[in-house]
Amino acid sequence: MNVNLEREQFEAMKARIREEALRTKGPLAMALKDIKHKIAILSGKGGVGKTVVTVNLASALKRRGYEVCIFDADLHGPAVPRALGLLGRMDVVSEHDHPGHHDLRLNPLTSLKGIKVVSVASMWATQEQPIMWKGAHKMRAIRQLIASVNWGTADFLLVDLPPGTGDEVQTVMRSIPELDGMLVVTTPQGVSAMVCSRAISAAKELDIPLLGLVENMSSLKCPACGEKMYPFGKGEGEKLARLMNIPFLGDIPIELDMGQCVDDGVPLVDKKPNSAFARTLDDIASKLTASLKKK
Ligand SMILES: Nc1ncnc2c1ncn2[C@@H]1O[C@H](COP(=O)(O)OP(=O)(O)OP(=O)(O)O)[C@@H](O)[C@H]1O
Repeated sequence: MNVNLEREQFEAMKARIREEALRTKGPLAMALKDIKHKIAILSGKGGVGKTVVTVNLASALKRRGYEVCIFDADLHGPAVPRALGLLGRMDVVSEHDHPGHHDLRLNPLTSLKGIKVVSVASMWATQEQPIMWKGAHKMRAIRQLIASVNWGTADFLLVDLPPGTGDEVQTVMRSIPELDGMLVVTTPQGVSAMVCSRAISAAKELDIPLLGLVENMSSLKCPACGEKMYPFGKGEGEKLARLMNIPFLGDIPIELDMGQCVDDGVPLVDKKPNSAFARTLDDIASKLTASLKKK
C-alpha cells in the first residue's frame, strides 16, 4: 500500500516535472505533449502522392488500433480534409485555464473512422477562399495553428508537408518538438528521385532522422490480363534509398480507383482493405511502428 502510494507520488512528480519542462519549451510543445510519435511526410517533387500516402498510412495505423492525427501543412494546396470526406469547418472554442485568461482554441475535425485532421482548408467558410500568406506570415501561421489546436492524446501525428524545401517545410522541420523523423515519398521517375534527393539532403542538413522511403505509383496491374506493368520505370526508389542510406519501406502500386476514393473522401485502405495497395500500406505501417519501438 505504502509502496504504491510512493510510486504514485513519484509518477505524479515526474509528470509535473515533464509538464514544467514542456512549458518552458513553448506553446507548440505544450499543444503536442500527449502525442507519442510525430512523423512528417516529405517528397521534394509535387504530385508524387504525398497526400494519398499520408491519408492511407493514417488509415492503416488506425486499422492497427492506433490513435492518429494529421496536420495538413500544405497552406496553398490543402487536400487532406477532402480526401477524408471532411468538408466542414473546425470549431473555435473559448477556454480559460486560469481566471481572467481566455484562449481561443481549435478543435480538429474527425473523420468517419476517427482520424483527427487540422488544415487551413477547414478554417474558412468557402472552399474558394484564396490563401495568400507570404514568407514570415506563413511560418507564423503554421506555428500558431499547431499551438492553438486541442490535439488531445494520440499515438501518431502525421504531417503532410507541401512539396519542395521552402518555408513551410523548414518551419515544420525546425519547430515540431520531438519530431521522430521523415517518411520520404518518391515515384519511379528519375526526375522525382533527383528532386527528392535534395529534400533528403535538406533533412540531413537539419539533423532530422529519415525513418524510411517509399516508392509510390511503382507498378500497375493490367485490369484486362492481370500483367504487372511499370509505366514510370522500375527500382528508382529502392536505388535512391540505398544511395541516401535510408530504409526502403515498400513499393506502393497504382490503384485505378484512387481518383474516385479521393473524390468520395474514403481512403482506399478502408474501401479495398484486401487490395495490394492496402496490404502494402499496412506493411509500411508495421515497419514504421517497429522501427519507432526500437528507438
Ligand atoms: N498509388 C496511387 N494510385 C493511383 N493514383 C494515385 C496514387 N498516388 C497518388 N495518386 C494520384 O496522383 C495525384 C497526386 O496525388 P497527391 O495529391 O497525393 O500528391 P501530392 O504529392 O500530395 O501532391 P502536391 O504536390 O499537390 O502536394 C492524385 O490525383 C492522386 O489521386
